[in-house]
Amino acid sequence: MIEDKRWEGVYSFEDSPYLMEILTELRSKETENVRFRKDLVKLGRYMGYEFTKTMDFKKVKIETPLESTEGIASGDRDHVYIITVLRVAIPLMEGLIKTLEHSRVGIVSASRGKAPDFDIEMSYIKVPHMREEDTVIVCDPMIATGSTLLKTVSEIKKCGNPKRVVIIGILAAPEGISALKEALPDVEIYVTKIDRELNDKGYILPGLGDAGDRAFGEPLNISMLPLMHNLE
Ligand SMILES: O=P(O)(O)OC[C@H]1O[C@H](OP(=O)(O)OP(=O)(O)O)[C@H](O)[C@@H]1O
Ligand SMILES: O=c1cc[nH]c(=O)[nH]1
Ligand SMILES: [Mg+2]
Repeated sequence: MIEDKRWEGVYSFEDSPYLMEILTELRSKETENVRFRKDLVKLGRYMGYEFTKTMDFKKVKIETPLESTEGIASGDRDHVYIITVLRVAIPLMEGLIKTLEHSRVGIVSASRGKAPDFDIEMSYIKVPHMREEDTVIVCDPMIATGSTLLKTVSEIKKCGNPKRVVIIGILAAPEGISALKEALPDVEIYVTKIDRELNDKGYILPGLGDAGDRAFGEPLNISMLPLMHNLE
């Protein structure tokens, strides 16, 4: 894990060849949706493991069958609360809870409108009670303009004052990170890699395309669901 010098509290995993190998498979247009979802689960598991290195643990005394010794037990790891932003954060969250297995989970639906406004429609928020000792992890694989996470994190911050608020994602554009850090300077950001730029439709370049569609397929345009306004 390396800190990106352009911002404070922004980390990537570009120093991990194993994670870069999984990311390469995710980016490839040859990778079909079953493999794509499995790769997101894998990245979630390993990023969750790496993230535990930033958490506080407690020293404990224990008895082995032979003698007394010291070790460590969960501290912060017992107080994790993951917010999953529909749709494509579902497999990433599945990976994260393999390492952060005591996590409580909240679900938020957010749907991004079209360029140039990229307005966010948030139609569903179901989150557990937030406590002072919590590390809140908002997970969403893609940070493009940053609008989705800006809206989500701002809403979450109204619900309490947790110990840490962290974003875990896969790919970010510098534009999205700058927008988030400007509005929410205390929020820590962990992504597998920071990409070059956004295109004029708000897609990350080189990126991996539309992550939700690649994981779950292109959605139908169902007129009975007017809130899902970004369907074509
Ligand atoms: O940083 P932003 O510019 O806000 O874009 C990022 C958002 O776009 C994707 O979701 P999308 O709205 O496509 O929803 P989906 O997962 O249901 O396809 C992605 O999962 C983020 O939530
Ligand atoms: O590149 C992008 C940008 C937003 N959402 C995606 O799924 N991909
Ligand atoms: Mg999408």
